[in-house]
Amino acid sequence: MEQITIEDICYQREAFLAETLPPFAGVSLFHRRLALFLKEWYSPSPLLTLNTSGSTGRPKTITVRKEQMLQSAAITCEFLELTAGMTALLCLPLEYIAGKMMAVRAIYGGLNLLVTEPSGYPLSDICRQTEFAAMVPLQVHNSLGREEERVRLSRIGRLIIGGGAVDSQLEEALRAFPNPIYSTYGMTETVSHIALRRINGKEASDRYTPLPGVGVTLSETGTLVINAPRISDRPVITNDIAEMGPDGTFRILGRSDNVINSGGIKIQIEAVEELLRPHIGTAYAVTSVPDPRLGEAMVLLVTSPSETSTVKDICARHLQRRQQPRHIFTVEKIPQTGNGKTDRAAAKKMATLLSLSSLAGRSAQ
Ligand SMILES: O=C(O)CCC(=O)c1ccccc1C(=O)O
Repeated sequence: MEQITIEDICYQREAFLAETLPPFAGVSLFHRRLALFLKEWYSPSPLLTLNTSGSTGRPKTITVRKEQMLQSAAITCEFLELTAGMTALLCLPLEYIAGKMMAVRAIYGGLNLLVTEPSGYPLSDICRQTEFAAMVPLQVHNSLGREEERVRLSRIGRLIIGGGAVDSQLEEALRAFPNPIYSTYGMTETVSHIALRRINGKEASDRYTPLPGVGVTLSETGTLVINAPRISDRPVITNDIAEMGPDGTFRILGRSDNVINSGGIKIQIEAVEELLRPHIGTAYAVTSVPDPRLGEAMVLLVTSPSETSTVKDICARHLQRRQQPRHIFTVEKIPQTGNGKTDRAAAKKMATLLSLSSLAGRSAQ
């Protein structure tokens, strides 16, 4: 635990406590960022401050014990059978937990950390065999589109995909890959994943299995509660609506703040979007507007230049009656947060403004 191997060179803790950073910090800005994280890691403080990405609310910082991060690394290394000397690819930003944990796993497991600037194409410069990598869905999606990178992807010993849902099309594209690929479930508060689900091979499942030592239950409102004493002193109450099986596995249905209550019927936004994904080629989002009769009315925002009538047809064909949008609005683009997810609050605001102006338009006619 007192050393880390980066690109075949082993650095002792002391190397990060000296006034000047070790030489690898000069390779790139990202290498420098890694050296600065390790300086913080090897500092005497037992605590570390983490940033949450803010995809589900305001970004905030939380404080965890370094020991909890080591415990998380231990669980991952054990489960994925990562052992000393194996290579692990760091291609995620070090600002967030996922990148930091790759470094901590390298420290804990004695892994040889390969470092590449986080980008949409993380495998473009990686010729070496890697035994372990963590990526976000977009990085995997992009890599699949370039033959050489697709081959490299298929040779990664174990690939974990996190930071967002793996949609059914990406899952399908990975189905026949020979190497074990997992979708992860976790968050900053649980210092990265606490459950995994295989997306290819015989063990493929749409249900997450909690890692050893992790227990999950449902809150009164149906959201997932995580008990992982090695990682968090208190149970972590999430905003994710889940369905739990008797064997302790679970499925995530969507976020509790993404439920539309329309005339007493609850519509999970993510579920509707997933049903439409194979049929709408351009960007779109499901949201809602206040409705005097229903409470909320479901809205579909589409960027498609095609007739809304075709979109309406698609909905009629592929969604249940209760899931039909009340309004379909064509928009120039779907509002997004920094990390490429739909900005739900902005989408709702956009829909509300559009519905007000369409109402005004109608009454003026
Ligand atoms: O959503 C979060 O903040 C956690 C994301 C995360 O941990 C992650 C993100 C990308 C790839 C792998 C992982 C992981 O579970 O380790």
